[in-house]
Amino acid sequence: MYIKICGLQTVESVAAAVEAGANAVGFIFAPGSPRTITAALAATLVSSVPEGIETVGVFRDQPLDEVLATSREAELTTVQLHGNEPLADVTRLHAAGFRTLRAFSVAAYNALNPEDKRAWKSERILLDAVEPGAGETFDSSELAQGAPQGFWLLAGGLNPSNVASLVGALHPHGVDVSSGVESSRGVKDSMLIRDFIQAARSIS
Ligand SMILES: O=C(O)c1ccccc1NCC(=O)[C@H](O)[C@H](O)COP(=O)(O)O
Repeated sequence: MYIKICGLQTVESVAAAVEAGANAVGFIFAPGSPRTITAALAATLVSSVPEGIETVGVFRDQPLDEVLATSREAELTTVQLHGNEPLADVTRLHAAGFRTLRAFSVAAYNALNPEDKRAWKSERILLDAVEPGAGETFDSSELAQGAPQGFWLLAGGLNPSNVASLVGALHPHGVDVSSGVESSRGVKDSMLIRDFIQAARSIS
């Protein structure tokens, strides 16, 4: 079970995620979020992350040159695209040496035609609610058309109480959380991070 803890802003919350066994820590660069941080702060946080744990920058419909510049400055391993970015952007990021995650709302993923679904098949996909980072769950019956065939992460309103049952029902390769490990919007809680990771791993 691959676990990403997203929207981190402090050395303490990064340490809590790393010590609890997260596979990836995420930093928000999309503007307008209470979790948005600068590349300079991200670089400081990334420097505290041991090798082998992915450091993920989250962007939404930002120019690719800006995504690349920020990701290089922060020394990220991975770029998560959370808007309407085309596969060509993912290909350019791979060519620049970054791993990627491409987020879709379940509705947007379902709306892809079979050819597009095949094209995305070899990429790592994150399925989320419509409004990212809002702690909203999506109706899992929306996945009736089928989950992605390759590696995919479940996100959207996960928390320590619901993650095990949703993983048991939907069988993602991993999970991603932000609001569900916060004591108030944008403020991470180390205890909730530990509880979440323990619960997510309890059935895997
Ligand atoms: O977290 C944000 O504020 C955010 C803003 C803009 C684009 C993406 C954002 N978050 C992306 C994530 O990967 C979240 O962890 C994911 O949407 C799940 O969030 P939540 O439902 O709050 O657990």
